[in-house]
Amino acid sequence: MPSIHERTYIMVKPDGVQRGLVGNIIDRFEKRGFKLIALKLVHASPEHLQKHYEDLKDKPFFPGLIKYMASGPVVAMVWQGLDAVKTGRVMLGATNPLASAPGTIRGDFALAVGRNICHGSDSVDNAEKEIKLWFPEGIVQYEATLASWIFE
Ligand SMILES: Nc1ncnc2c1ncn2[C@@H]1O[C@H](COP(=O)(O)OP(=O)(O)OP(=O)(O)O)[C@@H](O)[C@H]1O
Repeated sequence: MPSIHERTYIMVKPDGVQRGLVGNIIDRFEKRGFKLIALKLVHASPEHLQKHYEDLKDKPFFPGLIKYMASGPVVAMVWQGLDAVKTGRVMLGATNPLASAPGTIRGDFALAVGRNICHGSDSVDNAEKEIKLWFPEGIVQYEATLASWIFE
């Protein structure tokens, strides 16, 4: 049974920031009913990004991925709500935008796997790891007054 308290780490990558897609991406998560519990604009160092993507360090595209992710600021966010990790990934679309359905973020805005606009955690465990990595200062606690209109 998915939890309404599940949290996911969502990040607008440098291409999404440069292309002015931050507002649209936030809007989709807000309108879907997720609660924003952390948000910041950060120009991450290659070392920090290597930690974020450490599972991919042996992939041939790893150096290019780190260069792309360090090329400008990203918007780091934590969203909370029912089945946030899986639903967040569905909203992002497939890793390769050419395989992403229209209506998803990548399916609406991207064409190339190396410029795919956004990141979303792929498991609850990884979400918690990524939240610690990007928000060591912790997240904001507050009551979302709309909750009873979104959840039974
Ligand atoms: N073949 C590739 N060529 C170039 N970049 C790639 C390739 N495969 C993956 N990437 C980049 O590495 C990122 C991480 O790949 P991963 O396989 O973890 O996909 P993902 O979990 O959908 O993406 P993300 O972790 O960014 O949400 C991709 O989002 C993409 O930016």
